[in-house]
Amino acid sequence: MMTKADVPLVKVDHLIKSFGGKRSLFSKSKSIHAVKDVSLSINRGETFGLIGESGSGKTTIGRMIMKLMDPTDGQILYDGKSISHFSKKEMKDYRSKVQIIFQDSGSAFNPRRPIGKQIAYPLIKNKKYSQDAAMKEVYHCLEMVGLRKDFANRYPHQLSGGQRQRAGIARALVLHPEFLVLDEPVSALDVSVKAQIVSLLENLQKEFNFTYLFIAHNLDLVAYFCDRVAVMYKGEIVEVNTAQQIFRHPQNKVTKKLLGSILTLDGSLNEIKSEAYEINSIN
Ligand SMILES: Nc1ncnc2c1ncn2[C@@H]1O[C@H](COP(=O)(O)OP(=O)(O)OP(=O)(O)O)[C@@H](O)[C@H]1O
Repeated sequence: MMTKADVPLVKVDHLIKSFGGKRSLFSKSKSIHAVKDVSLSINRGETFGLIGESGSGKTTIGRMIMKLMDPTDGQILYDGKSISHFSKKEMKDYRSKVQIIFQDSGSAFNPRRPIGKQIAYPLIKNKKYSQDAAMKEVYHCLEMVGLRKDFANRYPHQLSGGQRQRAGIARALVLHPEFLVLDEPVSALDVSVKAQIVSLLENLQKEFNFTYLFIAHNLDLVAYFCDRVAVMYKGEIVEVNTAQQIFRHPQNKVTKKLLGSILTLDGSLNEIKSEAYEINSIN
């Protein structure tokens, strides 16, 4: 008998996304085939890496899973059910269960409002929390990401890059998600801050059994952070394997090329790893 654990949390089935190709009176714009027939499954509690050169379609897949855009064809199943067939209520739940963290999540904060109020907003607006109850939850989330309570009163420009990213993570946590799309979550940060954020994401995953889709355009953190990895090239997946296999025995020439670029990053990878371990052992 199939149990809940046997059903992948996220299943992407023959997904296609094209942009453009619209005909006007005078011309027809060229279509961009951003995602061409991609299928993948992400299991509960897994960190699934999606890597590939810039423009290979990674973010487009992440955005379709988040239902920020619709596929041209194919489907996305969440917990065994097609997200395009969700009822209004199911879609509302889904919008809480899946969250995204961008490269600079802090830039998505409104510069003119304190971050605490912004983190509290969906609780008050969608979940009908009182102001006090929402702020209590905000303080708790800030604490979980290693920010003091008083950060709630700060404006985005009063935070460092690393603190802003932590605040962005706090905002994603406030709705108690299950699945997080991490779209280059540490790319904009210094090496030591990178290590802290990666360590934070790891600890949160251990605590809440989060499932992660980790999007990156090189392999520096993937080998360390991910369980399995899919390599994309021009809208298609060219290789899927465990991170170890991808890293040690790459099969496809695209993977080998991406790995070539990590050789120069190896030093910083080791630095990131040792710092992450250090931080973990301090905590
Ligand atoms: N809204 C859009 N309209 C038109 N083209 C788009 C749109 N979004 C993405 N594209 C195109 O789709 C292709 C895939 O883009 P996508 O952002 O998914 O790549 P990526 O692998 O995430 O790249 P990067 O690593 O640089 O973020 C690119 O050619 C991009 O220009």
